[in-house]
Amino acid sequence: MRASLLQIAVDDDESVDSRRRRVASLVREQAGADLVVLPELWTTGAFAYRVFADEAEPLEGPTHEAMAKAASDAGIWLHAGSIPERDADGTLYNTSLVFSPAGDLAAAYRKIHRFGFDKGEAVLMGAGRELVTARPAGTVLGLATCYDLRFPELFRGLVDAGAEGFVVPAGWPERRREHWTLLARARAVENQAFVLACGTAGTHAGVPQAGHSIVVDPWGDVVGEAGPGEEVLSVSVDIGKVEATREQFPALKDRVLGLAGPRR
Ligand SMILES: NC(=O)CCC(=O)C(=O)O
Repeated sequence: MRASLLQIAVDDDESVDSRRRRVASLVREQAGADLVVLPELWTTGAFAYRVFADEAEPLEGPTHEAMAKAASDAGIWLHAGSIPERDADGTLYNTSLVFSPAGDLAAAYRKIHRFGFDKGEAVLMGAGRELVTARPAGTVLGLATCYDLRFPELFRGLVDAGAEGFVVPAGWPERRREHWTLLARARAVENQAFVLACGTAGTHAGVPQAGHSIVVDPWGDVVGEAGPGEEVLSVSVDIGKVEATREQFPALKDRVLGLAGPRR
């Protein structure tokens, strides 16, 4: 499977509408790839808390429309990163959208772990409650978003649901770049699965972004890594490596579930 991760520069001086048009045309340029991946909240920026409410859109809003069309024009599977979604009750969610090559919505995932502790996304957005997988190009991929990367139990749940890899759109800050790389590799090694993690570049809301989108194979080897700026990271993903790794080094079979708690 040929995958292209579009590490979009999100800067405050570009409007949401103009970035949406620019990204749609970048997606169209990826015709020939099997899967294209965009970052988290690339319309606004993941840390642009002040504009979330103004820029929030219904699931089938302008970003859905533009990305569905771009996916079908290019004939590719598109993980369109995430949008600030406003549901019918007015609650905001950080929601990832996956489109088929026909431009149909194949999966939507509401981010489960919201970032910010007692402020930012954690108070402005609702939490997703459901694990979601998508089946692009004959693979089973689990969906997670940015801060979710710190919660291994979510990824294990996705493996139990059949995931052979994980797609992780992010808006990860430069300040914690080493955690990003370390966690992406850890999730790949412990789950013997591919990790396709696509971040943003640029600086928005005063937060410089890490870039360094990364694809890691089930052995933990880095298949490809972007630099700090806007970039298209194109890699070949040999999904057969998942079964081979799980057969040759069957650590997942040694899981011990339901352990008793410590004696007091
Ligand atoms: N947008 C995010 O989820 C940021 C996560 C982050 O900065 C971290 O986990 O560190």
